[in-house]
Amino acid sequence: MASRMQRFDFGLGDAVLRAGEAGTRFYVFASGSAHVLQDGAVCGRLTRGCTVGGGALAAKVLEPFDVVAREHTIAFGIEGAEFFNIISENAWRSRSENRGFVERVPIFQFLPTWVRERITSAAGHADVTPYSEVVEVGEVVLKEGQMDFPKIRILKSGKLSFRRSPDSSHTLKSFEAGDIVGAGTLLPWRKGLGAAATVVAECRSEILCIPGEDVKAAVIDETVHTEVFTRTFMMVGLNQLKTFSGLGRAHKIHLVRAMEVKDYAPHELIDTGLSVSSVRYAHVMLGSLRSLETDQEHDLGVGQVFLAPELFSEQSVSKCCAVDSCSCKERRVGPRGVLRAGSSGCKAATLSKGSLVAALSELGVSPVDSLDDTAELAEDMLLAHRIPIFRHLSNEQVQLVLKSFVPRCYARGSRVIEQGELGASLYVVASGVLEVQINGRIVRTLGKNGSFGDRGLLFEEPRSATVTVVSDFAVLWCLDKADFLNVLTEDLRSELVKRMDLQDADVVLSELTSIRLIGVGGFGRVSMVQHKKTGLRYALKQVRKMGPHGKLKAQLALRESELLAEMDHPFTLQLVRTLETTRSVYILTDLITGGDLYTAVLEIGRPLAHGEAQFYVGSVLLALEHLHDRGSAACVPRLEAGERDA
Ligand SMILES: Nc1ncnc2c1ncn2[C@@H]1O[C@H](COP(=O)(O)OP(=O)(O)OP(=O)(O)O)[C@@H](O)[C@H]1O
Repeated sequence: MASRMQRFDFGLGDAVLRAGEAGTRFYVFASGSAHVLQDGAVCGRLTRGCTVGGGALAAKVLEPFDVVAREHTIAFGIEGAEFFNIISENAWRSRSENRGFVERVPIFQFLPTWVRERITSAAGHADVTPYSEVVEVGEVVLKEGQMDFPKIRILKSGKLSFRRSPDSSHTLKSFEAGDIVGAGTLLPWRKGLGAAATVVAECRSEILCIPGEDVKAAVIDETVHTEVFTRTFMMVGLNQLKTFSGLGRAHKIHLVRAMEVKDYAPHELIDTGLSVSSVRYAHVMLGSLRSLETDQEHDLGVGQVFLAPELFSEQSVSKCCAVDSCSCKERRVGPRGVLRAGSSGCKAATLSKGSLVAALSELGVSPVDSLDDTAELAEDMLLAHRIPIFRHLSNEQVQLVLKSFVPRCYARGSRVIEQGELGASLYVVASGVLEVQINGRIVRTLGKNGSFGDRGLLFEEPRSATVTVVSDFAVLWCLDKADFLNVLTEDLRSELVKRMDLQDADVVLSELTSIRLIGVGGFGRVSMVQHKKTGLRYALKQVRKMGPHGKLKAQLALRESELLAEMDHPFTLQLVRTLETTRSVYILTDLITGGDLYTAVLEIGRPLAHGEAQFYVGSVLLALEHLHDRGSAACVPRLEAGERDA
């Protein structure tokens, strides 16, 4: 671009750019200075190093500002068409990078897939060319009151802050990568209001700009636009409150969806504060809102939030929180009073107790005393869903289980249960590593999310193994038989029985009949075998100790079975036992009947449908997550011996 630029000289009072005219050039100032004027008023100053004219050219809109030289000024300029070609070419090159980035922008998750695709492929759109802008520390990105170009700016890297004025040291809010800058100016009901404060670069930052004749029309239709930006704004409100910080993004999106957005006339009563189902949360989107307490009044402006801290209880205490301030001013005041629109009316998003409870219970979280506890419960729920033996349980049942669990901490060497003793509790490993021994022989190890003791819950029989803590300490969740039986579903029972059968580590080679060969790997042969008495079928891998590299192969086979012994997940191979003779090492595992995924994909003979790919990738991820939880990266899940039958 620099090589195509020419020198232009401007004298005092010369117009560099004129508002309302089609842009002709993009300039970089080399010396001197100029004023940026909006409706005759100075709204910015350009000096050496500043650029001007690019935004309107890229967005193909008329110049929004007059730019007038204040002294003799030298600028280097490039013709509009050439400038446009260069940035389009550049945009094309960084298209895939931008695509990936836009996909990750949190607010776009409110968009339907087709709209997201339109935005991410905007580079190919005739009128829209996303481009990156780099701003240096201290540079003003958006000025208070400035009417923005019709463009979406998304912070790609660096940090920006929202301040009352460029010189003010008080930061109202910081923008991190992925945040939309000046989203307020895009809000449909704030049309014509300009930016609410000034946005300044805190360090060198890169901003992705998606311009357009009219972004709303070119990229998103009006309905989607309203929906997206309204929800984004509502999300910003929730995000500013510590109370909601424990909730995951999906939970917050759900809450946003449950909110009611309404316009209120001046002084209109929003809530009397007397009703039990009264408004627990209100976010001012336009105008102002007045909360009248017995002893004082609070006016809340745009972006500020009213929050009743005892969200679910009937106690009426209120807390006002200014969301446009970094340090939330949280005050508790007397009995909660009336909530009214301010003197010019308001638009507000509200959540009543009823909608809050309904939204959370849809997520499987029943109300507890405070949202902090609710958030904790939600987190436990998510964890509980990762525990394999609970995967058949409904949200309500998981909640029941969570309420009945007693967490206990055990030190290294503690014997949690002992072979032969009677016991009726189920244990889930929250952290730590434990060793399972039968008749003094280690049969498997257990780690996070593993469980044991289920046999005692289902059958009145002595413990079949001894379980000892081998890490520094272990935290276990203990569940009593009575509580467990409350949630025992048929699916769970058959899953547990199947697992117990597989864990019957007393199987010996002479009890197995070979049915057929399944496959040959790098180290050995795998056959389908059947237990003569129980009829159960297994896979038996035989690795010979004789022949070339026999010793090494046997060592690797033993290592493989050690790793398998640490796994306990429906999507990883379940080890039954390892057997050794003078000639071979045998690894007995459960039999996977679905075939291997690679062959399955070849057999399907076409690209996988979205749902199929989602299923396979999802299954693989769950298996990898389990390996990660167990701290193992060396074991391959059932990728090949497919999870098709899972
Ligand atoms: N538990 C099982 N259930 C069903 N089929 C299995 C099972 N284990 C292995 N197989 C089949 O047997 C084949 C050989 O398995 P094996 O574990 O010996 O080797 P591999 O995993 O293919 O390769 P490597 O020898 O490098 O580990 C596999 O490709 C798979 O199709």
